Amino acid sequence: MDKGSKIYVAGHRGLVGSAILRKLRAEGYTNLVTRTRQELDLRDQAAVNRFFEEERPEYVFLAAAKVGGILANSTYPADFIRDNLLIQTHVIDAAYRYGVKKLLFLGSSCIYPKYAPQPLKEGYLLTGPLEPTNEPYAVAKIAGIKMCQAYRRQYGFNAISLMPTNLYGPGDNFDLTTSHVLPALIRKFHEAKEEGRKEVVVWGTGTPRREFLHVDDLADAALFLMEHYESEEIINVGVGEDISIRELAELIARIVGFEGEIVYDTTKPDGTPRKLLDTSRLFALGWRPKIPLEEGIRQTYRWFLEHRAEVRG
Ligand SMILES: NC(=O)C1=CN([C@@H]2O[C@H](COP(=O)(O)OP(=O)(O)OC[C@H]3O[C@@H](n4cnc5c(N)ncnc54)[C@H](OP(=O)(O)O)[C@@H]3O)[C@@H](O)[C@H]2O)C=CC1
Ligand SMILES: C[C@H]1O[C@H](OP(=O)(O)OP(=O)(O)OC[C@H]2O[C@@H](n3cnc4c(=O)[nH]c(N)nc43)[C@H](O)[C@@H]2O)[C@@H](O)[C@@H](O)C1=O
Repeated sequence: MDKGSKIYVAGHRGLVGSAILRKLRAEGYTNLVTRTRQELDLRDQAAVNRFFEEERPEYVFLAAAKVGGILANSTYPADFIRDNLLIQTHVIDAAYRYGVKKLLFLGSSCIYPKYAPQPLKEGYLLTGPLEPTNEPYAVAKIAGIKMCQAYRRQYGFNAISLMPTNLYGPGDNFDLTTSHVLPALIRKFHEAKEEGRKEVVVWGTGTPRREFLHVDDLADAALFLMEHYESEEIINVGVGEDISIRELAELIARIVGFEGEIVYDTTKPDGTPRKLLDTSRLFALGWRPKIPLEEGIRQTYRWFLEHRAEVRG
């Protein structure tokens, strides 16, 4: 990519898209194309084709998707499989048809089998049953991976697929009914402290383990791989370490300054017991994450406080 290359960031107002846009701007890329969902609904194939025909972007970061935490995935499985299949099919196909030089697709660590050995190697894809709470979303993401691979094989289309671990950071979704665990706990502990409440409810048993990557590190990896990775093989993006939900809750409570009790609601699902990515393929290319978890949570909490009026949720 040259600094003047025309680059389309799909989903530029989301957690990942906004971080990629920040990173591209910081690196001096000037010819950036964006559309809000109101301007271009990516589920509308004719509109997507018109957009690519008119704009003719050279590079595409596909960060638009229907995304949510464990509750949203379980409550709206139809929306998750439909919207993701439509968005990714339309964007990947139009990118190929209208001469895009390279496209970056984002999957997720939930594409791996629920009981796969840990850490999760790229080769474990499609070796066992998926986690039921997000199976429709994961199946859509697997279809996106296969579409990128098939378009590369049959048409020579240059698409790469990244599998990020659980992400967090500025611009996250703090809506307690749809968010992921990390922003949910920041908000829950903050509001409990503000309102002088004695306890905070954390879902599940607290024993599942998750790996968390700051979204600015993900954006850094996305640019790095757009420049240095050219393969149909999927590539994991993570930090190589995980923590239990209980440890995460205690860490966030300490950062926020909540001194009450943490209560576990075991009627809520745990989801996958563990999702730690094997990042050796990425690390062998020379990339490393830079933001330690505690520092990243402190920075995200500051962002939450400064943007309280406009955060999602
Ligand atoms: N967050 C995470 O922990 C992880 C995310 N990922 C992947 O990263 C990518 C981005 O996720 P994230 O940034 O967290 O998600 P967000 O929900 O923060 O952002 C998604 C973006 O997609 C846009 N979008 C959704 N539907 C449409 C549509 N029909 N037409 C146009 N735009 C649409 C949204 O627009 P609007 O703002 O208008 O709603 C929003 O800008 C996804 O592919 C996701 O699977 C992978 C692993 C973990
Ligand atoms: C990125 C990833 O995200 C999702 O999978 P997940 O990792 O299970 O997501 P989560 O962040 O929602 O939960 C992680 C763990 O945390 C526990 N938990 C406790 N208390 C709260 C809480 O208050 N909110 C939430 N959301 N979870 C909580 C929760 O019970 C679970 O054990 C999928 O959408 C999947 O498709 C996907 O790709």
